[in-house]
Amino acid sequence: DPHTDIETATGDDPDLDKLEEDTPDFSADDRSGMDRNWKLWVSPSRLTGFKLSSTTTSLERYQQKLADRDFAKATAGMDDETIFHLQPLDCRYSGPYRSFDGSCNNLYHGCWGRSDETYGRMLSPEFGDGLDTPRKGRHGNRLPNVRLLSTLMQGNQIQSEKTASKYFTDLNTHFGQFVAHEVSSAAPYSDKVVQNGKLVQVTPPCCYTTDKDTECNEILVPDNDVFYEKGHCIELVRSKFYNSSETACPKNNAVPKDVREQVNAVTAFIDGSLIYGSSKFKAEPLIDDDGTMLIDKNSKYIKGGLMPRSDEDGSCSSFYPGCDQRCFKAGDVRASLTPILGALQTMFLRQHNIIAKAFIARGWDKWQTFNVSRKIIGGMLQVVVYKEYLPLLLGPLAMRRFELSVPTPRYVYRPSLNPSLLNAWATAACRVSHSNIADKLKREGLSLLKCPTLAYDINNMDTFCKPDTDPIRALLVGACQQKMQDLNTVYSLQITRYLFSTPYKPGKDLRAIDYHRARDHGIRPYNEWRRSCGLKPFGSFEEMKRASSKQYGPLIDKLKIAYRNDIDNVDFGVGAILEPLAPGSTFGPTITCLFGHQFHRLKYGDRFWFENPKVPTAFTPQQLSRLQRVTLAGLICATTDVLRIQKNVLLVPGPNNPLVDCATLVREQDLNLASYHY
Ligand code: HEM
Repeated sequence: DPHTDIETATGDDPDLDKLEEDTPDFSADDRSGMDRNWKLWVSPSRLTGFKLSSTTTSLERYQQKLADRDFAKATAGMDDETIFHLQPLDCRYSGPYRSFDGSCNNLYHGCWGRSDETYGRMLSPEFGDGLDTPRKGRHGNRLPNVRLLSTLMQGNQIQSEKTASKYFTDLNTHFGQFVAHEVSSAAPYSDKVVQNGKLVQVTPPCCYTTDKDTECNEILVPDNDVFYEKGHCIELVRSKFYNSSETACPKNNAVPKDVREQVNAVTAFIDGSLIYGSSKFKAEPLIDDDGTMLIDKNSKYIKGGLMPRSDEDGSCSSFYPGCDQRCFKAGDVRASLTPILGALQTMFLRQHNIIAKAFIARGWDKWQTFNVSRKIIGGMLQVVVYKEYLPLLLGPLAMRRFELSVPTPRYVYRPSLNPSLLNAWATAACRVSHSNIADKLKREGLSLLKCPTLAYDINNMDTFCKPDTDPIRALLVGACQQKMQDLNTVYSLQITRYLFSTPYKPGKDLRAIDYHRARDHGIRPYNEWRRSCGLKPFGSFEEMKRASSKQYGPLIDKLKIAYRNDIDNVDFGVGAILEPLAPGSTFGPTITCLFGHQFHRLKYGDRFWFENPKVPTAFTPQQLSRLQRVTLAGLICATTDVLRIQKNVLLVPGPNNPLVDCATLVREQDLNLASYHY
């Protein structure tokens, strides 16, 4: 039944909240009563200390599964990381800090929110064959080609100053992407093959081949396309899906056994996983011997340094001669996708190191320094997301309705909520923000005319090639000086024609890919999401037209033809972006609703939420009040040598948002690190 009660589809466990009431409060300033074991300073990948009194642990759930197979035989030839995923999770001895992979955040369901596990769902999936193939469309009506839809949506409009936002800066766009990467990464399907004697993962080619992999999902461009040549094909494979021989965890949804579920390669929690990595295998090589995060040795002359480079990922380039063209080595594989994304990653990494150095000066050892610094960074991230970013994005009504505001009057963690990331949010709702992307990334002190196009900047490392001045500052301040593009049907051609282009081949269309990806993941059509958000589904395209803003009338007429007049087939991304904005929100009501549910879960389903007093390492009330003063402007000031910046960097400067002195801002946002003693 598509209209399953939301709480059932996501695999929540309603009985657990009662248990939480008995958990002691650890937020008192006096920690003398704290169990000595909690003070053990070890890597978060070692389980230690905390003893759960309840017997309902995930261990018992998975032990049977493992007992049922011959472990040595089942794991023969597997790499360490995969074998690690097959170990049973015993949360009775989980540590006082977040694990790297998010396991045992929920002590009763240790798998919830962990990396490499399935996405959660609010509505059961709709696959073409009911189990596995991409969504096909109902009533025998085939769905329109996604590239056709993308060109219909664009019409003959192009981006300009007129389509730019009046209020928001471009930092809003890129911080949005940063947050998206913090919580979600659907890896593409890849095949293990031996190349030059080494086992490597490769994505199979799909276009122009007769021997196609079954996981191929390429986009065939219709003839008479406005841009691509006749017969053009856009490479795409389906997303990696759940395989019970790779994990001891069950799926996060109550779906029948053979139904395909996609896997989230990163932890769902807002925990800084894109800085630190979503497994101990990724995290530990990023940490230096003193508990700071490693920086590139060659960048030490720049204040705060740059991120180290990766020897593994070959997707980056550089067009300048003599430049290191390797991608950044960071907690997230996408850290070099755009230079500004790399800059945001670097900003948090530098902030980690600033905090860590204060602890090192007090004689703390590696893991004490690392654990407490990481905990503070995770808290800062939650503060800027919920206090600065979401209120502007969703508006006061949604903030109230979904109880997202920070500080929270009385925060109560809810172990009943499955925090696993919602497939529809990551695959459809959040991606409409691709509409916010501008043609260029502005750099401080460089006119927009002189800045490269976005397509040039993508995966390109030129910006970081032996710079004289700090490129992180230039990028962050530049984003605060440029306007964001408003959310609408006008996308930058940089991403709908030139994404990943080279001088020799045209690029991809990200909007077409987004629609295709949603079908790949079995995301239900738009009307069903309206219904589950308490809105009336549209009975016809005419009804949709009446409810939409006037400018979209001619477009909706075209969509009606493309969808063969079947309103129930309209893809989420197509319909939801046409809605008039919900009061106070930058999105229509359906997208606002999905953001609300998603961020509600990430707040109340996270045991290590920064305001939760019931974890052994809880912040004290005094530490909390300091932490809540942190802003993005303060972070930019603290981590670069910029002197003045607008107070709210997500909004353009003006009389209500004046430029302020960085020295003052940094002083006001002092965390009083001396108050941290465990
Ligand atoms: C700045 C330039 C950006 C580029 C070049 C870019 C590019 C991409 C690409 C190539 C994908 C994967 C598409 C696929 O194969 O399915 C993707 C996914 C995604 N993007 Fe973007 N994006 C950008 C900005 C943003 C922004 C601003 C947001 C949100 C505010 C965002 C949110 C997402 C989300 C949620 C996904 C899905 C992630 C996942 O679950 O794997 N992106 N983007």
